[in-house]
Amino acid sequence: MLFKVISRPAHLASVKKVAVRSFASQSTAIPTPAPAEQKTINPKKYGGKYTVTLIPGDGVGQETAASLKDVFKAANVPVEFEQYDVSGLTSEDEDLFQESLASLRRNKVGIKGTLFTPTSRLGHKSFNVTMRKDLDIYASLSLCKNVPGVESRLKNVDIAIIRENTEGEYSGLEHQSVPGVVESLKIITRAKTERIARFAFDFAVKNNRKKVTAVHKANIMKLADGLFLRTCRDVAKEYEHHGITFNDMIVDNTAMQLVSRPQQFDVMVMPNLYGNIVSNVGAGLVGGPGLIPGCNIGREYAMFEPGCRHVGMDLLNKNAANPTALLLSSVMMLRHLNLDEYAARISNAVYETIETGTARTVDMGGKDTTREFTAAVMSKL
Ligand SMILES: NC(=O)C1=CN([C@@H]2O[C@H](COP(=O)(O)OP(=O)(O)OC[C@H]3O[C@@H](n4cnc5c(N)ncnc54)[C@H](O)[C@@H]3O)[C@@H](O)[C@H]2O)C=CC1
Ligand SMILES: O=C(O)CCC(=O)C(=O)O
Repeated sequence: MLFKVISRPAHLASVKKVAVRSFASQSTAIPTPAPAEQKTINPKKYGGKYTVTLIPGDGVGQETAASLKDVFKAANVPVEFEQYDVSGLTSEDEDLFQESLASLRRNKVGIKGTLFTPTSRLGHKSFNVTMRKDLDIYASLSLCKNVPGVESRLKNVDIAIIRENTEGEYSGLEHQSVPGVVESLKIITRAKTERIARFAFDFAVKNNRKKVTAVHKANIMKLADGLFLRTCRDVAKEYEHHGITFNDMIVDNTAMQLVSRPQQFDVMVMPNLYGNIVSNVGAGLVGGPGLIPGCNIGREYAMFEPGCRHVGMDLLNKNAANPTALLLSSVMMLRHLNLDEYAARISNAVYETIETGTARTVDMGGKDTTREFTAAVMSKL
């Protein structure tokens, strides 16, 4: 495996190839994010290795990316990273951000941490959101599932949260009509709702899930969420013959149901902001943001990232972050690249490390550092 870091002197490390064993797969715990017809077309592959864009991100980003690179190296994963150390903390990284987008356009597949977005700098657009919009990576998936070995108040939680990633409340269309009055537009379109609903149902079919719940607030936003709900209902009819049931739920009730009876949910589909909130509730149910893998999928590009997108500035350089969310996101990426055996090795090692208590970071109730946890995962590969 090779790493290439942009913005720093590039260093390349080659690794001997070893035979890959086939493991009884625990990676079925991690779904394949997109059915074959939605998989990225022609991800960049050279000399038997995929080139993947890596953007570590702010906060816990560098340390969890280091864990990812160590684990990939130990598992001899045939992936070369093109690393871009973009940061949302400075306003000078626009050029580097554009370079990272160009890299993604070339490679088609990327993996990232979360980039910080200041609330105070008005002109600074979120790099995270810009990337999703510019590359039209429209479907976000967060997987909220109990992790054996991590204490949680509620058991048997296994929810795939699918969120529209490019419109809704994140349209960025705001203006002050007169001083003291601000209008902020939420955009819902039939076309984008149809494709996210199809993505959710295809995901359910592909991953043997049985129910899709559309989350909305159509009782108040009768036009916007009304269109979202009607479109989901229409798409649901196309999937009846697959034996998938469909229901819908108002977002406020959903919040209450999630914290009292989350086992009723299987696949959930919703507009952008609700998806962010629901995946954060989901993270709280199973043990926190360090455990939730995720990805963003479009027709041409796929970007893998922890599912509830926390920056974790408070953990910067503390060697205390939990790299599980990023490692399990990389497992999704490997499945997306049809590297299932590597995916199985890494997910088995991560789950086994946590379940047996070999190592657990503080958020999982343990005492181990990021590096100790990573070493334990590597020892189990
Ligand atoms: N603040 C920002 O720039 C951004 C915020 N967001 C959104 O805002 C929400 C909240 O974000 P923030 O307030 O920045 O939360 P945050 O980054 O402060 O995280 C909340 C808590 O989770 C912990 N945490 C995060 N990642 C962890 C890890 N890998 N291991 C262990 N503990 C971890 C942090 O230490 C912190 O205590 C996110 O869910 C996201 O949707 C999204 C992108 C950027
Ligand atoms: O990029 C940001 O700062 C916010 C994005 C966000 O809320 C999200 O990723 O869900």
